[in-house]
Amino acid sequence: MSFSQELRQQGNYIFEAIYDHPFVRGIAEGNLKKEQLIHYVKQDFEYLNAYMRIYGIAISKSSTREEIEVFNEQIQFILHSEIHPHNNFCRMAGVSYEQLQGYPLSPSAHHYIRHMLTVAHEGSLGEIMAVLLPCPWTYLDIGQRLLDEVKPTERHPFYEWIHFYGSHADGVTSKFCNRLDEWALKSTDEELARMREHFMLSCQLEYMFWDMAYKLEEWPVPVTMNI
Ligand SMILES: Cc1ncc(C[n+]2csc(CCO)c2C)c(N)n1
Repeated sequence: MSFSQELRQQGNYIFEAIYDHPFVRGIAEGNLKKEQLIHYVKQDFEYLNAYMRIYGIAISKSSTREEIEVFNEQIQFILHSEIHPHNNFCRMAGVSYEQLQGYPLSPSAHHYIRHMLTVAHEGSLGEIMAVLLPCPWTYLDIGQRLLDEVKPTERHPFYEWIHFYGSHADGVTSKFCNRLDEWALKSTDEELARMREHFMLSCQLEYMFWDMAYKLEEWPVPVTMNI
């Protein structure tokens, strides 16, 4: 079994928990509250900014043009394509995308971003791919399963979101899996163990991100400045 398949199997119970999460059920049923969609987009806008910075760090640790090209392509994808699912949520919440930008991170989003940044600064390129992978992989899983379960028509409120992730997240997922598998072949047992840990923690934090949006998570003591 390939290293990425091993990771997928190890993380399977978290993929299942994510698919059963009430926010994802709310996408399927089209009954999320406006405040939940708004909270998600506010936090995800900041999350994607951090994600692009991590691609920048990955570029700085790349050794071939081919690697640089993969990360560069993904930055373009986030900048120009991932705005579509966000716009879908904004339309359903009745707000403009611009209104939801520049907010402070809530605790779980903060935790997730700091986890990725720590690995990006301290780890190898293989570790960076392991920490990034649950992001496209869990969304691909959600999108594909929702396409199959809901079979949304254009009248479904989250038709665009479901189609976007069900059909556009496979390219990045398989590219990352292939690169990670190549990397794993020449990794020590210690590095493999670190890659596993980073992957599993990112899966947990994907779950917590949905939970944060669903419960409108905030800091227990209200924040008065950006953190
Ligand atoms: C918390 C959170 N996790 C995953 C995604 C989905 N996503 C983000 S970047 C990317 C492609 C990477 O090149 C994908 C599929 C999201 N929007 N927010």
